[in-house]
Amino acid sequence: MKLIQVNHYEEMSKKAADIITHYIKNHPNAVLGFATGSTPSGLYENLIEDHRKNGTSYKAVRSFNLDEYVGLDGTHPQSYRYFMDEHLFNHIDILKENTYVLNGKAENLDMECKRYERMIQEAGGINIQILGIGRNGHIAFNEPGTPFSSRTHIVELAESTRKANARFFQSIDEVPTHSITMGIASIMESQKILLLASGPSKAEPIRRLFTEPISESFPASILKQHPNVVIIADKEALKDTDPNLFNEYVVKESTPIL
Ligand SMILES: N[C@@H]1[C@@H](O)[C@H](O)[C@@H](COP(=O)(O)O)O[C@@H]1O
Repeated sequence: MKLIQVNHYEEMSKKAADIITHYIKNHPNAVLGFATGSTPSGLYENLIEDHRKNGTSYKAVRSFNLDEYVGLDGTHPQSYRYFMDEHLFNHIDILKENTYVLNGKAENLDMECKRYERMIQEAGGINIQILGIGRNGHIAFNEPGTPFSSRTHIVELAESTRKANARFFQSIDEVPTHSITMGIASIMESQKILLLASGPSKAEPIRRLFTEPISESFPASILKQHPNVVIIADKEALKDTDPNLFNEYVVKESTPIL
């Protein structure tokens, strides 16, 4: 793992965008893995701004998203398809048909999981996967206890995750109980992983990432086994971690880092 320390959310978002745009310039056919949530929104704003100012093109880029709520279709404002359209896809020149988001309304969800895995394989795998981290260490919607060998699957959401995500809905009752998510093994197959963490609510999972052993009870811990992970974390996200534990991972330059 490599760690880029930044002061705040804006700096994290800008650094992440620089890494992605640098990569796309050198690999116009990149396959990107996108994430949702409040963490990557600033990254997407920066990508849009860069596209407008510098013309970085996504015409040959394909993308896969990590997860989706079961029961919400792409017209639901809290679906992750809607989020991606609104926060990124509608504002850059990526072809919509090259953006893949799991279908949470598929009639046969098991088939949908298999179809998604197949599409990722057919695309040649994901070059850079963007990740956030849940307060309990979940990645995508892989909750604590999910086998590291898991592939795309259906999950029942932890109560803590539903509570944390209730801020986007009118009330917690509206938060779906299940989601469909890339599995941990599927995520780990990405060539490169960019984990973003900002703010005090990420201080605990970031501390646990640097201090705890690799265990299925803390899903993000598996990232320590990945050969090419870059974490961009701000001061607040790092505030509870003893710098002696992460100093060895710190890198100064952000590009070309992935
Ligand atoms: N499925 C998503 C995750 O992919 C995300 O990393 C996490 C953190 O969200 P946020 O970035 O809003 O803190 O929340 C959700 O549960």
